[in-house]
Amino acid sequence: MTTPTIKAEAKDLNFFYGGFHALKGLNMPVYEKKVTALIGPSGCGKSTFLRCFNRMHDLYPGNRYQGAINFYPDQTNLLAEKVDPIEVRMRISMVFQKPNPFPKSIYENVAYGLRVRGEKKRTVIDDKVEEALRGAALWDEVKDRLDDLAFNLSGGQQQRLCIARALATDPELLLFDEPTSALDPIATASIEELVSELKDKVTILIVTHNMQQAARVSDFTAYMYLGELIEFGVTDEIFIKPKKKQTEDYITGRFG
Ligand SMILES: Nc1ncnc2c1ncn2[C@@H]1O[C@H](COP(=O)(O)OP(=O)(O)OP(=O)(O)O)[C@@H](O)[C@H]1O
Repeated sequence: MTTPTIKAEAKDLNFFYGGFHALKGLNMPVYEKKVTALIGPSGCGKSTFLRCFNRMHDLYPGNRYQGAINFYPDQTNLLAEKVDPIEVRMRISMVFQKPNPFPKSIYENVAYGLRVRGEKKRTVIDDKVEEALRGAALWDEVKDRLDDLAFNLSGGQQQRLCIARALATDPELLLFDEPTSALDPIATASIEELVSELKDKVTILIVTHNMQQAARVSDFTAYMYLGELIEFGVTDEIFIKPKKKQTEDYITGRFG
């Protein structure tokens, strides 16, 4: 594989929940239009790392970042104090563990971000809603019931709706925090397939507990332990020939 373009890069990233040092000096690239998986045992800091990218930690007092996450091509440090977290969240969308549609219609869930951005033209919103629902492989299932309440969809459909909502605003980076952990195997397979298709359009960073899932969907994998990045590399290499014994012990199930 030729080295792809860097979309984002953590540089000496530290993160503190008050006095607790949760991320310790992370350095890692996120490659453009590739899927990068964050793996590691419970509590190692995967979700904490993911949430730095959209400045979600800003919502709670006492949290503190140190270092940088540079975002390209403009080389903005997403963590810089002068950078508005709302602006960051305009460029970076997130899909959570449990599907969390708004108590609105299917259509309005997807249109939401566009309206927040001030888009008023119905035809523009209609087109974008269709494009995002197609992108999330949901259009055919919902095109005749766009005004139905989102809660009437199955769990897997709700999660694809949340992906459509995230896609509607054309994010540059899509963050997934264990997006299939609340889903059955069939819905999980459809989300995994979708993640693989989406990388043609958008850069993806995904936290997963499931090593097989990381092996199936990702191009690059980062193994974390106790807030440190132990190893980062091409997924096949991490799974077949890890360089560090700690990674090997985790991958082979001897640990974690
Ligand atoms: N709001 C918080 N305040 C204080 N400590 C926290 C907070 N959230 C997480 N932590 C701690 O930070 C560390 C990393 O947690 P994090 O949720 O990022 O791990 P994780 O690898 O995503 O775990 P899991 O796989 O179980 O979701 C853990 O020790 C956790 O207890």
